Amino acid sequence: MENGAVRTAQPVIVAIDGPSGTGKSSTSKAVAAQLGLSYLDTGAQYRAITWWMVANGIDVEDPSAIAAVAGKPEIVSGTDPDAPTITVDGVDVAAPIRTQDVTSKVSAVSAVPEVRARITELQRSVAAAAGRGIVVEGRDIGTTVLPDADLKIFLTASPEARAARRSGELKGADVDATREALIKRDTADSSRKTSPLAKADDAVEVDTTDLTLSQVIECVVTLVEEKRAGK
Ligand SMILES: Nc1ncnc2c1ncn2[C@@H]1O[C@H](COP(=O)(O)OP(=O)(O)OP(=O)(O)O)[C@@H](O)[C@H]1O
Ligand SMILES: Nc1ccn([C@@H]2O[C@H](COP(=O)(O)O)[C@@H](O)[C@H]2O)c(=O)n1
Repeated sequence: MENGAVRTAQPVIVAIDGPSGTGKSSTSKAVAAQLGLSYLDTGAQYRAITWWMVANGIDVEDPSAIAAVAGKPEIVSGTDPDAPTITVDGVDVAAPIRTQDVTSKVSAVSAVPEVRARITELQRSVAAAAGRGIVVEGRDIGTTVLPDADLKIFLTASPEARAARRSGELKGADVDATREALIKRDTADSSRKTSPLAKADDAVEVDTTDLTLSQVIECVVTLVEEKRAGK
């Protein structure tokens, strides 16, 4: 480099999409922490707005009722990969958004176009504010939210592997029931009209079925480094 100039890393935008339980959150957090990037869990935002709908007595089977109030809750995401946060109207909802009740309702709420428009705008503003770059994970990041992302990854894994991972997490939950619930949510997310779960044409697909989490993280870190090096 001429005149002893120091080259600083350019901000990099990484989009990681895929079905439930493929390892998006675990991988994205670790990759962001390792590379000094911000991290955004977009599923947590859809869970947060779903939690708000339930808490305010909105019928989640009524898209027009949801659409009418979609602009009301103020959702704020903290993007430190070592300590991500999520609040709704100033209330910490990190725990309640992970309940079975919210999980079973989130696909219906996230299918409403007015909800998607609101949350997509929020996601773009978070990504634009991330000075050192960001890893954003979800279902439609590479296709809709950040179509110009520097790197797009689509994680997959067999339903059996994903159910086994989730059952382990839920301490002994029935693997077959967990598998069916994952498939049901993926089917709803893939078949909605607005911005469905889908692989972007230019995404790199990584099948994690037979990979450890460390191997997936290493693979994605390498892909980001190659992208930064212009390979
Ligand atoms: N390659 C892997 N091998 C084994 N376990 C894994 C692997 N990747 C992730 N896991 C585990 O699987 C579980 C689900 O992972 P994670 O929450 O990251 O998936 P996700 O794609 O973000 O899921 P969701 O979309 O439902 O939020 C976690 O317990 C995680 O530790
Ligand atoms: N970009 C996204 C991200 C998530 N969703 C919806 O939220 C649900 C919960 O996501 P998790 O990653 O926390 O499991 C998911 O099932 C989708 O309905 C979305 O639509 N778009």
